[in-house]
Amino acid sequence: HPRNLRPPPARAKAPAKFTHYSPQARISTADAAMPAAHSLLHLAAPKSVAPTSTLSLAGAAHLRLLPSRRPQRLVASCSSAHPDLAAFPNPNGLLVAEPAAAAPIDIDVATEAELRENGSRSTRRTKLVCTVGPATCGPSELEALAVGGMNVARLNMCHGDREWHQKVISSVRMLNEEKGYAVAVMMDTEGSEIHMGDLGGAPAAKAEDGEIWTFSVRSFEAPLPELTVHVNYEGFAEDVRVGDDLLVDGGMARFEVVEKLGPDVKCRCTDPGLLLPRANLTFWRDGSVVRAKNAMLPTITSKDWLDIDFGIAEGVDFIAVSFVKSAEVINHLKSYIAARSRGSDIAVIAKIESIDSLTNLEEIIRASDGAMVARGDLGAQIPLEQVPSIQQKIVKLCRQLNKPVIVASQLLESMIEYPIPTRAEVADVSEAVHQRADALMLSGESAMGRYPDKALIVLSSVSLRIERWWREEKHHEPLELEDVSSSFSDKISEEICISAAKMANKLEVDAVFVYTKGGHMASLLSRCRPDCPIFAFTNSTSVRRRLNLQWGLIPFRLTFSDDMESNLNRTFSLLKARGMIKSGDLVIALSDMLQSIQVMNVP
Ligand SMILES: Nc1ncnc2c1ncn2[C@@H]1O[C@H](COP(=O)(O)OP(=O)(O)O)[C@@H](O)[C@H]1O
Ligand SMILES: C=C(OP(=O)(O)O)C(=O)O
Ligand SMILES: [K+]
Ligand SMILES: [Mg+2]
Repeated sequence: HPRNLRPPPARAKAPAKFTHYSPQARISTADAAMPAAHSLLHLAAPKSVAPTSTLSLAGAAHLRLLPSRRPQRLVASCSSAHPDLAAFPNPNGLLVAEPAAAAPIDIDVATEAELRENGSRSTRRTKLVCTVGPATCGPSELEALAVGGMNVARLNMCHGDREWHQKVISSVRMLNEEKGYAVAVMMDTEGSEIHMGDLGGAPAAKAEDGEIWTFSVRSFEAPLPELTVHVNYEGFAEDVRVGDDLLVDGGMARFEVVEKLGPDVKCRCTDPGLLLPRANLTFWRDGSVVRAKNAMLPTITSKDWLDIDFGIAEGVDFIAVSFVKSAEVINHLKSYIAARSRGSDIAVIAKIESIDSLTNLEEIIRASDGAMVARGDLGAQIPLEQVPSIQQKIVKLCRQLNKPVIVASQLLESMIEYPIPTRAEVADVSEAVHQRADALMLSGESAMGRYPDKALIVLSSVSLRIERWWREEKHHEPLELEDVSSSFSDKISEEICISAAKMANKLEVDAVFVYTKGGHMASLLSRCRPDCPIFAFTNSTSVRRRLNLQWGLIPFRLTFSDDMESNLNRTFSLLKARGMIKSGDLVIALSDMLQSIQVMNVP
């Protein structure tokens, strides 16, 4: 591990050549302490090396210089084939600094390691979203999640202030820029959820059977009067009626409304339980959730608009909108973003969690760039036994409409406290993978649980296992996908992707390559859920990050031309040099410039 590479004795400026003197110097990718993909080389070197240089070590290894806070140090990452780096070729070799050229191809380092270790056909197809919270907001915890396969980091604006979220976004960006990950960022709005106050600073309160509690819209100074909680929604006392059921956190504790006294609502505890700060409140009448004035609360509040401005300024990749009720709000947000973010397209994800969204489902999903089955709040708004069939319906609909879909909440809830999941949780994760959802999400498990990394490993290994089972058992569903194209040209792309996916399965190819400018052709391919992974090459880093959410796509940043022959030759040699494909692999190549299908063996 080459921390011991030393600069030559007092050599002057350029040409920046350095002899190093340590005979043991090795650039080892077999360093047990560090995964191969991010061995960092700490090179002490004079300032004559421009920070944008590319270094090469005796022609065998190419290193990319990375920003370093310590002026006396150069930090570089390997950007050429790791197999060549097994041993440094010559203990007195030359370290040559050349003026920089951008890396010819970029791929997330964790995905690259997976490709090299498992081979392309065994890479994970289901994408993983992790909610970042107090348990995972530090740079090293975030890196552990990136190593574990986090594709998207989610920030829940219900919690933490903007300064906290800004720090997390910077840390994710540092990981991407300095260490070669490609983690996308999703901001999730707070919305106008009805919830309790923060219990005057107490960590929790216990409600016992039969106790009479006061739920009040009045504000209180801490400490709160006994058996009293504040409710954040002004119209609460008007909306509820005596006899209504009041559910805390979807039923973790339950009360019955017994009396209304102006701003105070007296309730008897009927299911004892723990009340947590800012716990969600819903009220039910005759077996369904009550929609009174509360149904008029805005989906995007003034606080949310400020958060959205913050998200646009920070360049987040996705904005997930809580409690969407109609397509209008999505259209409104999309035009707001388009007017403000100058081309850096942010994808808008509709969270399906409000009872009203269920009646406008198709319209909402059509308007959005993706959807989330937000089972937490959904399960508090409709009877729980209806959630599984609605999940399946949303996943199917998203696939038909070619929108990525995330299955979220309580996938591994018990792992907030325990190092292994329950069998039932594993079955739930399997079901979501089996439904071929694009992505799975961790909430409390990664935000504040004791075992965030282990939870991510469970999602990843269950996904891999179920995906393999699916392929082995040949559960190919007949591809009865409805037409999604809006123009004849789109229709051609769609048919090409459907045919390419069929061919990929029948010929058992190792990968489908797709050269795509805006990502549309890549998502059309992903929609077909072929047996092999889809290598999606795009010029744009923001498109590349957004493709992170879609099933089976391995996004690469690559500058390519309209000449497919030269694109392919270049890609083959770049990927071969890095051990991601090998001679003889069978590949299908598509491009959205040519609308053609080519089948070939890697030379
Ligand atoms: N940014 C944050 N700061 C503090 N705690 C957080 C943060 N994000 C999430 N959490 C914690 O993780 C839990 C689960 O996250 P999530 O499911 O996103 O939120 P919620 O439970 O409010 O719907 C939250 O209830 C909260 O305790
Ligand atoms: C993902 C969800 O939203 P949040 O965590 O913001 O409540 C949910 O309700 O399931
Ligand atoms: K939220
Ligand atoms: Mg929710």
